[in-house]
Amino acid sequence: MIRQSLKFRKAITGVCVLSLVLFVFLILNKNHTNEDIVNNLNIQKQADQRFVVPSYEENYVKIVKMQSDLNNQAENDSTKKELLETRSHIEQLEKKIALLEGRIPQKYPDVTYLGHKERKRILVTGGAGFVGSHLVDILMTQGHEVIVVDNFFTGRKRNVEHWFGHRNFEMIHHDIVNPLYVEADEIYHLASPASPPHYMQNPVKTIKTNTLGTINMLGLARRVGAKILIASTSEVYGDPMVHPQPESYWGHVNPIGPRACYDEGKRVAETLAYSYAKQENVSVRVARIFNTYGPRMHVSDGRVVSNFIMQALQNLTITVYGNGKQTRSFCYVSDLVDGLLSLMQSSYTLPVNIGNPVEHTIEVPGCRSTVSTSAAVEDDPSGAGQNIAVAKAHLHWSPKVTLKDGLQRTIDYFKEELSRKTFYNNQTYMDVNIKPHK
Ligand SMILES: O=c1ccn([C@@H]2O[C@H](COP(=O)(O)OP(=O)(O)O[C@H]3OC[C@@H](O)[C@H](O)[C@H]3O)[C@@H](O)[C@H]2O)c(=O)[nH]1
Repeated sequence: MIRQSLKFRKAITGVCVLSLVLFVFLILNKNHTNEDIVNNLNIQKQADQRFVVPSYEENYVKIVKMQSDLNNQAENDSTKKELLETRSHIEQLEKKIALLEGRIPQKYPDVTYLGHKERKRILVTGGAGFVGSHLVDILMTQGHEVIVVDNFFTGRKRNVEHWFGHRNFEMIHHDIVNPLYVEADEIYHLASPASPPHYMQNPVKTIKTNTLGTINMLGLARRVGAKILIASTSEVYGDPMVHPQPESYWGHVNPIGPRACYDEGKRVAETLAYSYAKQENVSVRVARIFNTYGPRMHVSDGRVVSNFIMQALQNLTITVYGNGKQTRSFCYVSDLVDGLLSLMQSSYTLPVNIGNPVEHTIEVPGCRSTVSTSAAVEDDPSGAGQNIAVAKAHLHWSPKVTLKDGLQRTIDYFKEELSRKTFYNNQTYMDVNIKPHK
């Protein structure tokens, strides 16, 4: 009985131990499975997140965002392009401004200050031409207000551009064949082509300029009470029968020859001047200008001095028209301008010869260049050498520059003209050398 009870107890104890071991095993096994499940769930979640199918709204938002990104990108590109274009445009404008600023003188030639009582308003017709521009320089440096009127047939802006922007300077592009309404105290009426090939190129226009143009200027002088100086010419003497010619000589002009448009045009201009003086009480001065030369002559002026210099500088044949025995006197431009200023200020009202009295033949003996002679030009005056007794007596004027000095200055000028490579590379106006007037 006791033995049976012991066996029963052992069996019960064994069952209990086995149950305990099983229980522990189960518990351990259960914990392990939970961790795996959690891990598996996480992996699954991640996978789900990776392969999640977006909703329609999400897709729409995404597409809109992409489009806006693309638009922004395109806008950025076009803005960049516009910026580049604007930058290059600005660069071009800056270059232009620099160029234009270069053409506006920073510093003008010295100008005397005149009070309002002494300062005159002076109109110069043909003021951008060879003679006119030198006259303008002197009037400006004297401190007057100068109005230049030019149709630029033979005149050039370049001749007066060193005054552009100056408060005393004004330029009007105008053909004096049409009336002009400005205020002026004095008028220097120089507008007309003066070189034979130029004035013969359009003879009707030359006559109009010297007749209608002169009437317009005399009318203006009458209206505003201005004193007027008419630029006449030695050509009013035509092919003269008297040498040298005094002002009292009436001349020898072919009224229907090739030069008549100029010769007769200027004769009528003189007649008009004295008619306005007599009838309308206009204060007139008449200068009979002889051959003049100097800087600012056009390279294709066509007169003998510019032709010979240009031909010699370029090793071209010197063209002597006729036998070269005809004579001329040559006045340097600054002397002529002094003569015109003196005449305007004087009280002498009859015509005055202004030129250099020393006569020279046109032939060029001993010239190193090839010289060609040709038939004489029709109606070419055989001689033009003036008597300047009137100018000496009434204006106390006589020319000062020798032919040698004047020619040297003119040769230097033409050399510079020939060396010009482009339109802008000769910006010499900053150092324009203006001869001070006495
Ligand atoms: O290449 C040339 C040019 C001109 N000549 C001659 O040189 C002489 C002077 O002729 P220019 O052309 O210089 O001038 P002109 O004397 O004929 O007229 C000038 O005179 C006075 C001014 O007032 C006038 O405006 C201008 O016409 C003329 O005999 C002419 O035939 C040449 O032998 N070769």
